Amino acid sequence: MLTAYTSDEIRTAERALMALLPEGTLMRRAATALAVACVEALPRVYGSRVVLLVGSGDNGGDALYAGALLARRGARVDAVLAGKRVHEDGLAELTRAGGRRLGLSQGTSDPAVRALVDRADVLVDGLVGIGGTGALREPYAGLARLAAGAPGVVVAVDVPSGVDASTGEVEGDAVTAHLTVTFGAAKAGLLIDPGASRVGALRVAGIGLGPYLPEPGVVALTGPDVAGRLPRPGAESNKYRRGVIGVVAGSDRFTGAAVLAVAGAVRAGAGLVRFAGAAEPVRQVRARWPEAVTAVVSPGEDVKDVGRVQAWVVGPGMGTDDDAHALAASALAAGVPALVDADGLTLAARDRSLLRRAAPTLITPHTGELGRLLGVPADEIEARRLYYARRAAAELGVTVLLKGSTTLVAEEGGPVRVNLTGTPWLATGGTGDVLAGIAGAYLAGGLSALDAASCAAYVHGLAGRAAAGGPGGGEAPIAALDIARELPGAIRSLVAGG
Ligand SMILES: NC(=O)C1=CN([C@@H]2O[C@H](COP(=O)(O)OP(=O)(O)OC[C@H]3O[C@@H](n4cnc5c(N)ncnc54)[C@H](OP(=O)(O)O)[C@@H]3O)[C@@H](O)[C@H]2O)[C@@H](O)CC1
Ligand SMILES: Nc1ncnc2c1ncn2[C@@H]1O[C@H](COP(=O)(O)OP(=O)(O)O)[C@@H](O)[C@H]1O
Ligand SMILES: [K+]
Repeated sequence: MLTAYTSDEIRTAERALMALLPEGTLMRRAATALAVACVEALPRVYGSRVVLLVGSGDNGGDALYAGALLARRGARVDAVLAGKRVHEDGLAELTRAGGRRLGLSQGTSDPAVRALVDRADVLVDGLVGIGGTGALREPYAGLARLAAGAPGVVVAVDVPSGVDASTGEVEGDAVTAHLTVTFGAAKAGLLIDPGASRVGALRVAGIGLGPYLPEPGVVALTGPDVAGRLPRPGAESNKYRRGVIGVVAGSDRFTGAAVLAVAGAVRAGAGLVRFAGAAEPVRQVRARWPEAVTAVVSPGEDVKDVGRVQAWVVGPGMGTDDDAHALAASALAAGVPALVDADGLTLAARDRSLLRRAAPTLITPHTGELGRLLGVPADEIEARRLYYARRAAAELGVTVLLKGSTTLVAEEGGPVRVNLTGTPWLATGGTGDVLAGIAGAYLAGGLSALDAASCAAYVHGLAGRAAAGGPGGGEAPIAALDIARELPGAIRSLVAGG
């Protein structure tokens, strides 16, 4: 499990460790790791051009010490000093090593600064790290804009400047790095968009903080974590013991969502899929998935007549009228775990009592659906994903899987799980319906809502990458059903440790 922390948690651990070490030890460890990363980013160090963007704090200090190490290896190193203050010892070290400095008396439009940035093989962003607060101020913001056009490799020190290290929020300009070398432990904001998109490749450089870190507020499951949690059939399994999932989805107008949710459930390994809906989606599900047991539910009928299930998935494409409300309510009245998605969430936004259940409830909104549930604009949720995922879990008393460029799973009282698989090619109609089917199958298979949601997001992301062209994530359009098709292969390689 990858663990990630807020700036304050890192600082507390840092203080405890620093009290035991000679002064400057941690900064030297950090600078060495940073210099090594720069060396690896360069075809050769001798004669290369390294430009340091140096802020007033210790983040700038790291950059200066790393610059000194590179200068001693024969790089031409220039430090652009952005703050009114500078880490004096770091600057003295760089000067001793033959590095040069440039002030910003003429501002960031100074042609000399632009020329340096344009010719840099490596541009080191040491403007602000975990000490940053709010939007970048000038001249830092101007330097971040200049870095955006830099032709060289941009290496962020600890955090891309302008990204909130604790949350991933980005208020104004921010550096977009090719590589971020972060010290001691991952910061939560490096894993969560919009900040995560600025990080590039992430390297966590150990400096000895481990024993002093608290319980993390944010974690990410790795492949082995997921493989160890997935429900798998044993010798004594039968289809009922493996988990019967009930799916209430689709309507005479929207039939595809029903087919896609059932596809996710079948391919994720449900023991049996029971589908309940209107006549047309039932016809389509039967045609596409003969494995599913189907039942036409007429308005006013109770869904429990469909047969026993261990978990319900309620919502994709089911519509939002009174009949849909009655159908959703009858499924959610069951005392088994339930997943509520799509139209089910629109119904719940109008009638929150649908989510007040004794059995575990997992909701799987995108930012628009969560916005409707909380009465907050979707773009506000996109800007502050971590905050709103936590708030929704606390306010609604359910497990929340918030979809989008970063998928988060939140439950009150525990760490938020960030999903690290996936590809932007998943942003296409119907992929969320497949995800609902996968997570529902895992709920029916006996996983907790937290594990069902985070394992489903992980395998959905792996299958999405495979559909887009390869395990590392190719670049090709995908259709939602492709994800279902790729699921067995993705799960096979995950379980095999591939
Ligand atoms: N943790 C560890 O284990 C280790 C940590 N280490 C390193 O120390 C770093 C933390 O250093 P830090 O505490 O000095 O803060 P830092 O990030 O340099 O920024 C502070 C200054 O930035 C400024 N500033 C702030 N916001 C701003 C804004 N929006 N826009 C513009 N300016 C802004 C503000 O300056 P002021 O405005 O007051 O002049 C403030 O004083 C950490 O990230 C890591 O790199 C390693 O060396 C060793 C191991
Ligand atoms: N930019 C993105 N990067 C990665 N994954 C994304 C992105 N946008 C959407 N997704 C994923 O695609 C799926 C879309 O689900 P959803 O919005 O419910 O679509 P639909 O309702 O059409 O099925 C979710 O799993 C979501 O996390
Ligand atoms: K930085």
